[in-house]
Amino acid sequence: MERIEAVAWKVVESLEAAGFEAYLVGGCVRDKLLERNIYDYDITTSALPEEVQALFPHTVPTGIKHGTVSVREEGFQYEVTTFRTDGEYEDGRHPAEVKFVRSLEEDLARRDLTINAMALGRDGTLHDPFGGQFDLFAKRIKAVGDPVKRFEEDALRMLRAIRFAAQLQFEIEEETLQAISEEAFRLQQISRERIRDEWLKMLLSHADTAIQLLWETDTLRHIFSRPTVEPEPWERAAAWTADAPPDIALRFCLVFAALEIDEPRMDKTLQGLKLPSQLKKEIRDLFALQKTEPSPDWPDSTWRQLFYIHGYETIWRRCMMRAVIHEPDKLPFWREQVAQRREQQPIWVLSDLALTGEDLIEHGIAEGPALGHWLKRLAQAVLQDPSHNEKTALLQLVQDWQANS
Ligand SMILES: Nc1ccn([C@@H]2O[C@H](COP(=O)(O)OP(=O)(O)OP(=O)(O)O)[C@@H](O)[C@H]2O)c(=O)n1
Repeated sequence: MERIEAVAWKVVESLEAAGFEAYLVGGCVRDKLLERNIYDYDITTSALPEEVQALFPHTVPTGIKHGTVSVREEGFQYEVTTFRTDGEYEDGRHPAEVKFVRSLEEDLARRDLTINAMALGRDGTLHDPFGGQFDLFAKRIKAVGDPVKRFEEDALRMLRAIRFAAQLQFEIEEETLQAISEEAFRLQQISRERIRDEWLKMLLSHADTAIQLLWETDTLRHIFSRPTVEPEPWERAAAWTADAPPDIALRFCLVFAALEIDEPRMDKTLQGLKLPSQLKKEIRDLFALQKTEPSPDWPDSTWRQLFYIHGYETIWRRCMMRAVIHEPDKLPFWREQVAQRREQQPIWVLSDLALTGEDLIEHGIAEGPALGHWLKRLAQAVLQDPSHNEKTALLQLVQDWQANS
């Protein structure tokens, strides 16, 4: 057993020793049954938040009003939540009113999906009042109880259902799917950050399944803030992302390309989704290269220039994009091409030159803006002919240029 799980059981044991009920619950139980990697262990308990705080030396009041205390033990952190029911979600993030309840079963009843509504006791007993294990084996995503009620409590659950269907390659049960179509409008109340997090997870999993389900239930409009009228662009987006390696910037751009989205619209979508700035930059860099179609006939110097200007990652993504759109079976060919060119790249930035500004000063070039000008010209010379990238050869070049100017 992994250490993180062994320590989780120690936390459960301490709660029990103090006279409370405690269980592992939710995603960790689901993933344990599926034999998937587990990163987060959540614990549900009859102890009230202040009782949890009194019991453990290192706690953080993560969401005390909602019954959650984070317990730190041996370098790991666990969310320990008091048995509760959910009221309506206020801003989509926290329930406006939470009622602590007495039994584990009531707590499980407020959870989103049957596969997420199981608890595991220290004695190995699986508490599964809603048939979560059965649904796991049947590969079925099903809301606990009345799906409409679950989605009213928290509309994000609709995207979670689709995300789990995509990640696990499960089917969404009919009534649950129907409820998603009917209640999709509620996603308007959900914060962009929460929608973003789900969309990123979908995009990195079987994105084609996710896009297909989002299309079917008409929930896409809430991610891309535009009406989803025709099916063809979305079918293209699904097909392309299915063939693409799981790289977020690449998959984003494939969706934009499939929808034939222009730059202002792309920008609006990125802003709307509140993506991290590094990811936004990666997407914009790749988007800007849409019209540069990689060709197996590019001369070596074109590769060198493009690597130098746009960086390795963006060029690699652009080649993947070409392969996925036009010839998915050629992906290994492009991988090989790019890897080979990368090996041969003489310089990526000015400081890769075999000579510095100081070297130039030492050889009598005046300090000031002219230095930068010479360095940039040298970089261009090296990108044309990498054999120049040697100190004496570079100095010679500058001297020749000076003599001719
Ligand atoms: N909108 C939500 C979010 C969570 N949960 C419950 O809280 C548990 C923990 O939620 P979270 O950690 O967000 O997700 P996981 O199910 O653990 O899955 P993942 O980590 O893949 O998101 C879920 O299993 C589910 O029982 C819920 O009922 N409704």
